[in-house]
Amino acid sequence: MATWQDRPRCDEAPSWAPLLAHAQRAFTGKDAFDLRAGFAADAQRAARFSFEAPHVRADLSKNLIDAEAQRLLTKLAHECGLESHRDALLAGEPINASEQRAVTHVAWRNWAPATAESAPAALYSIADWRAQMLTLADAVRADEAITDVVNIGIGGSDLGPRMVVQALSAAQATSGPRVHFVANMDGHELAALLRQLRPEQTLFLVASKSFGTAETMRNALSARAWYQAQGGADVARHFVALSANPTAARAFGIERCLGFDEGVGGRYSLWSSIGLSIAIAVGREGFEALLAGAHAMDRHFAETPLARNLPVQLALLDLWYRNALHLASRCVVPYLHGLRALPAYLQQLEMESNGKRVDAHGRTVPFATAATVWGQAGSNGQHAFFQALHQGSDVVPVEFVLSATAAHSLPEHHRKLLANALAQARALMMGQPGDAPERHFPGNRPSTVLLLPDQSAQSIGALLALYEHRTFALGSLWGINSFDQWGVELGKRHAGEIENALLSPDADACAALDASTAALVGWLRQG
Ligand SMILES: O=P(O)(O)OC[C@H]1O[C@H](O)[C@H](O)[C@@H](O)[C@@H]1O
Repeated sequence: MATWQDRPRCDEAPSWAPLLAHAQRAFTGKDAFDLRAGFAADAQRAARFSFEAPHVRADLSKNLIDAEAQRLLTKLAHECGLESHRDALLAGEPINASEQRAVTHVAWRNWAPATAESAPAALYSIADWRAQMLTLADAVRADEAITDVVNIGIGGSDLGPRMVVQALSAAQATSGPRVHFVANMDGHELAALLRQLRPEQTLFLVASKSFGTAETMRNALSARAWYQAQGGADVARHFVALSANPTAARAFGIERCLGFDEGVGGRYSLWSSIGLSIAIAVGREGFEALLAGAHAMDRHFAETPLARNLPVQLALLDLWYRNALHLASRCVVPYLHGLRALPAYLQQLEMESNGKRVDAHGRTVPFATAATVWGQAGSNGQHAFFQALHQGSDVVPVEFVLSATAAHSLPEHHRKLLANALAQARALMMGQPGDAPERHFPGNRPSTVLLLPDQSAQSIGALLALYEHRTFALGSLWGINSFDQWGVELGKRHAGEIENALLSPDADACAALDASTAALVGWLRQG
């Protein structure tokens, strides 16, 4: 069995060639696998491809996959040493090699490393950091003078907390202050919000792991300038930093900083102090329930054999579609208004984690990596892009995310919503012969259903941990380090150079730019 350091990449494993050969033989050409025939031939198909994990049931049976593909994929995962890599992640070993550090987001949901010696020192501070965060959340919720909380952050310091607050406030009446989010460098977002706020009633949370991200620093400076211009005189009370870099937060002028360790990647950080906005919105119990749901999924990932392990089986399906059937995108449709931000959250989680063309050893990989993830809430999407899903020229696997129950008191809505989701999945698969070509639905189009029992904090926590582990497992099979993101750096460097060119009255300021960028800067200077 390969150790996590020297495990083979998927294309080096013995089952890789048979897997691709099986795809070629059974899933292409005129006798290619057909879902309708697959169900007709196998009475057990729905059960065979259904999985149970904490708070999530998954029906993978309407996917373009058969028992042999599933067998080869699971064998491939064993051959690639996925279990030892997973165990290294959970033990707090330094698996993020390019940044020479452990990956600690699981420890933030009470995962205790197997051996104390293998745990990085940061793990022992987590309980303290969390206690501070929950105490502050309690205090803010109890403080009647604070009516509005604004989380200023971007990327992982925005998407996860924003989505969870939306999801949990859609499902339960919250009693704390209103919680807002500002991410964009575009001043319209902040300016529109500030118009609704009163400085003495507002608490700003400046959320940034690095405390150096351009958008967040710009928004925080403008928020502070607004606060002071409105007569606010107590920056120390009205601004809190959430950061792994408290020195930079203090240098910025924010004394109160809730910390966390560098091992928490930005897109994995909602469980850490970055989640303060969530704890303020749903309270201590709600936040702890979120962690408990994620922890239950962590246990499932750690303990369930690969053949029944839901994050692993989803990752294998992703690999099958991307590398064996060459499908370039996946559509995610949450039939949950509260989870309408899920596609945007997954774009960062999956495409920033696995959108890489070299493996962890620096070798260019000879296969495709992260698919494009896209989508929007159902049923809205039915009236937009579902036309292309049913009749377009590309086959796009669709992921339906549903909740069995709703927290509102409009039962007819929920029944119709669920019926629509199941109807779309069924229609994609069944298709329909048309009396005219434009009325013909080819069918045999794949989909997955992920079903939550409810929209509780536990269920949302479990769902997000499921996606995190799926992303890690897929990156692991591809031999990729899913925890760095060097690809975002180059654009940031150019932005500084171009801002200088925009500012400078001197024509030479564009001399170092390419002709297209220089011309665009010229137009912008003219207004
Ligand atoms: O939390 P911060 O340090 O401000 O980073 C915010 C975001 O920006 C970076 O450029 C990365 O691409 C993201 O992974 C990160 O979540």
